[in-house]
Amino acid sequence: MEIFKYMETYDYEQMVICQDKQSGLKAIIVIHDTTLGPALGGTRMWTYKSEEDALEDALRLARGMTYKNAAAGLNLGGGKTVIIGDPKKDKNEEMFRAFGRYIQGLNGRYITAEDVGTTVEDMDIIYQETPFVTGVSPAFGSSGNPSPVTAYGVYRGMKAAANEAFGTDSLEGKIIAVQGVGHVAYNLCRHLHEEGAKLIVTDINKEAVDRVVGEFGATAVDPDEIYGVECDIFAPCALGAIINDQTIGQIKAKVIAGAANNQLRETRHGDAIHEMGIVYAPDYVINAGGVINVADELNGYNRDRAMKKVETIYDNIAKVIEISKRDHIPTYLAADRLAEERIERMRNSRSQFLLNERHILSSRTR
Ligand SMILES: NC(=O)C1=CN([C@@H]2O[C@H](COP(=O)(O)OP(=O)(O)OC[C@H]3O[C@@H](n4cnc5c(N)ncnc54)[C@H](O)[C@@H]3O)[C@@H](O)[C@H]2O)C=CC1
Ligand SMILES: CC(C)CC(=O)C(=O)O
Repeated sequence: MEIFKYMETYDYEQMVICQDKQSGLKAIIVIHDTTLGPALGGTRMWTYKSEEDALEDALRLARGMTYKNAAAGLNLGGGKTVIIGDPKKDKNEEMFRAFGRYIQGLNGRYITAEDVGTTVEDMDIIYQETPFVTGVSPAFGSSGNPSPVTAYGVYRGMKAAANEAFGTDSLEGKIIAVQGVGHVAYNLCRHLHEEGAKLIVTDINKEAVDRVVGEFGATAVDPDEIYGVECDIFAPCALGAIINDQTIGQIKAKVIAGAANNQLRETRHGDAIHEMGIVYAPDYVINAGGVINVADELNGYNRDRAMKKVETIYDNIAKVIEISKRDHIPTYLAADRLAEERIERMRNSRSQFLLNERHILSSRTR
């Protein structure tokens, strides 16, 4: 990859490559855009096939956070970290302490949280080195694991998308195919089961599948079968790029609404599902519940206030669908428009210099 060319094309601000020999830390922090505020986005730990794959993932995820935070109405920019390694085997305390020091070195330009492969316990270790971490344990006055809140936001957004496709937002009796039943989707399945939906699930982790089959009466299928099952709604809740040339032709659902980041392999796949008449709830709009929840920590965490904001995901999905219909564009483009317009408005409204008490000059002029 030609890094500077890529960064210039999508207007990235900064990338930090972190290496700590003692702990084995190999991390890439990417800050995409801080127009709206400091970049907030989680840390993913994953066994990438190559450094190139890790870099690409970090870049795509960081940019996604800029759009997610903007569309959710947060005063935060977008960033993300990937740590190269197996979260089941390669983690140690020194690794997250070392990583925390790298975050501290960015002096608040980047704030982290959980993502795939990292946990509240990891955030607690990072917190020993820096305050620029969220999703820390409630024992520290923080919000803890964001996944149940992400799941609630996805559930609300799915109802808004269902309202468009089926003329009612009730999910009772709807057949919902869920890909990946990890931290977010387990909680999503609970909400869907409570509302009377019928679940078809898959995961590469058998234990995770057995749990939702046992607790929610879900039907299990093999990972490759999930795309083609007869269902009303498809909920991708594993990893990204699963809406692609191989899968699109198999999809029978009228709605795609799930938690996974970067669901479209390429934007043309968003055009294709739009042409097929599928109501697609853009990933970064529907899965913003977690970041909304952890962002509230920056004001002193208040669960009621955070949950009230998570409720707005229903309205945000409805708004994106409305723009899509009004402007005859796919929903992924309508969401991009919403986010980009907000960033542009805020960029312009900051055109005048004001001495801020946090600005370094203020201490010199006192
Ligand atoms: N945890 C959160 O609060 C948020 C998560 N997300 C996104 O939602 C997705 C899920 O996140 P989590 O539940 O936290 O992660 P997780 O790691 O707990 O769950 C993902 C599940 O997908 C399964 N999986 C992986 N590859 C698969 C495949 N090919 N077929 C079937 N299953 C597969 C894994 O075994 C795992 O059980 C990720 O894309 C994440 O970036 C987005 C916003 C917030
Ligand atoms: C897991 C969230 C707290 C933040 C994030 O990185 C995301 O929404 O993808």
